[in-house]
Amino acid sequence: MISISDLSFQYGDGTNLFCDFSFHVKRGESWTIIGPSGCGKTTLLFLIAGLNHPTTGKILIDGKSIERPRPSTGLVLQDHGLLPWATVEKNCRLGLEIRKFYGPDGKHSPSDLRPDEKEEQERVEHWLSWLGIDHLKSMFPSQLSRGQRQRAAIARTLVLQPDLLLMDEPFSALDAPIREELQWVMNGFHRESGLTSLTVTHDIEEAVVLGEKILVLGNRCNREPVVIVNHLSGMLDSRKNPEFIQRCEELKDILVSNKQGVFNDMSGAQ
Ligand SMILES: Nc1ncnc2c1ncn2[C@@H]1O[C@H](COP(=O)(O)OP(=O)(O)OP(=O)(O)O)[C@@H](O)[C@H]1O
Repeated sequence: MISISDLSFQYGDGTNLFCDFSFHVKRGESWTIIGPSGCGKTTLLFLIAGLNHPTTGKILIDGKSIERPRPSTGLVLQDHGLLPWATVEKNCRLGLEIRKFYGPDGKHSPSDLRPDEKEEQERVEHWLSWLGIDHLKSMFPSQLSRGQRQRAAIARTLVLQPDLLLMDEPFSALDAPIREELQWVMNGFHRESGLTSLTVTHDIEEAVVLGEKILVLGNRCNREPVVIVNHLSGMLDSRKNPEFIQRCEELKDILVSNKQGVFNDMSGAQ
């Protein structure tokens, strides 16, 4: 689904983050991206979202070059970005309203666009209920806990029926029990929907819980992707399982050694 070929990217100040970097994501896969602070995780996510543009190289989604944000890519950020003056329900409708303005292609609102408002409302209610916040729909973001706000931000994105979900440290501001609960929710969602997702995280356990594949970025400039194939994702009850603990230790070693050449011999890494 996502094909990144020979990507090079640098910011205007000359910071080279990616040099001839290539990797591919298949439809339905759930990836996590981990790496030291400043290595380019968010930048990579924003490149895939069409918010940054490659200096050279190509990023294709379903064969199409990403020149601008794609309407069917959903983005969830750490600070949730809810409008403070709108209720939870209105926040969840926000993307639908914007889509009416710009149209489903993200450019124009075609004159024959007649959204099915009943179906849209059902969709909003479905996701609010699925994320356990339907009873909060008339509340404002300031009246919610951080976990509830993050659920609202996820609901707002899922209402738009994305085929690709990009999340940048979505749970990092949350306390451990709430973070684990939301990881569980997202795992269930992934199993049911088969949505393709990429989640940036700092948290090693989260990377193992959420990522069927884990992309480990290293010190810049990132050249060779290090990918760990991880069959332990989705098994939250496995946190005490020795295999899970070992996988976390392996990942920690990789992050500490921070030398990509070391990774090639690791079992499961490709
Ligand atoms: N708009 C920008 N202009 C110039 N440099 C930037 C810009 N955005 C990020 N950078 C720099 O690029 C590097 C990578 O930033 P990025 O946010 O992608 O890293 P990250 O791996 O997500 O970091 P963290 O884990 O700390 O969030 C950093 O050194 C950062 O200072």
